[in-house]
Amino acid sequence: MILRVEGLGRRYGDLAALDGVALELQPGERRALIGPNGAGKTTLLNLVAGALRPTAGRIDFAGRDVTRMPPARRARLGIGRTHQHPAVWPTLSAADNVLVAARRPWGRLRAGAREHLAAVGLADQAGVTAGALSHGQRRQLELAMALAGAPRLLLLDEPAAGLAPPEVELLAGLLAALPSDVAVLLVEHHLDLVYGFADRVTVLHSGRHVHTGTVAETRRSPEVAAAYAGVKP
Ligand SMILES: Nc1ncnc2c1ncn2[C@@H]1O[C@H](COP(=O)(O)OP(=O)(O)OP(=O)(O)O)[C@@H](O)[C@H]1O
Repeated sequence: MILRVEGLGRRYGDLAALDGVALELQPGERRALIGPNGAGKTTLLNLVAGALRPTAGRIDFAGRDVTRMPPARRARLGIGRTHQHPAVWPTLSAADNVLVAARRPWGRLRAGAREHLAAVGLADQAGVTAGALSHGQRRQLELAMALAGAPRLLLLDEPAAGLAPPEVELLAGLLAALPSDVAVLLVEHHLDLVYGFADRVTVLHSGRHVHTGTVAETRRSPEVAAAYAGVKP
């Protein structure tokens, strides 16, 4: 088990953004996290990454209780992430963004940075400042930055948001090529991407867990249909 989440909750006043959610991920597992807008998906990612503190429950990563651990320590332990809005340093080159994200001595890493950029299809953009990249390329860059931290768990928050169809296809290829020993928790509304990628799918609705199953089980789940009823996924 690489990640175990138990009874996880986050309240904002009277609103339970997340309510008693349990989740377990095996090393290398590809898990998608779906649900209508406001279901609590980003809240769950932020709690696992440490950007938010839970109001209930516990998070274990690689056998350690990380519930109260600050995000930078979790990153050093091997929790990598990307954001809904790509977080890159716009004035640095793509290669330097990867170097900064790697948090290790630069000398040894310059070649490594190029490898990470090549792995996300940005080999030719190493010297381009991040601010000059397209939105899709900044998403690719953020993925390279996350990989540079040598994660054992990668949290991806809506990587297909704002991408044109050909870019989504490119992204699907990049996700399929992620290192097989890295567990991935993918939050995504693009269900074709989700169903092509995931081993298993977890569905949240109004902060609660409503379903976990294989892609085939998820497609025919009445709970999932009900969660999405009247909502365009
Ligand atoms: N800082 C906050 N203060 C108050 N309410 C919040 C805050 N952050 C999130 N919420 C609420 O918590 C609930 C869950 O939000 P969250 O962003 O986790 O949903 P989501 O499933 O990621 O949605 P989306 O698919 O639209 O990104 C929503 O009702 C949201 O309005």
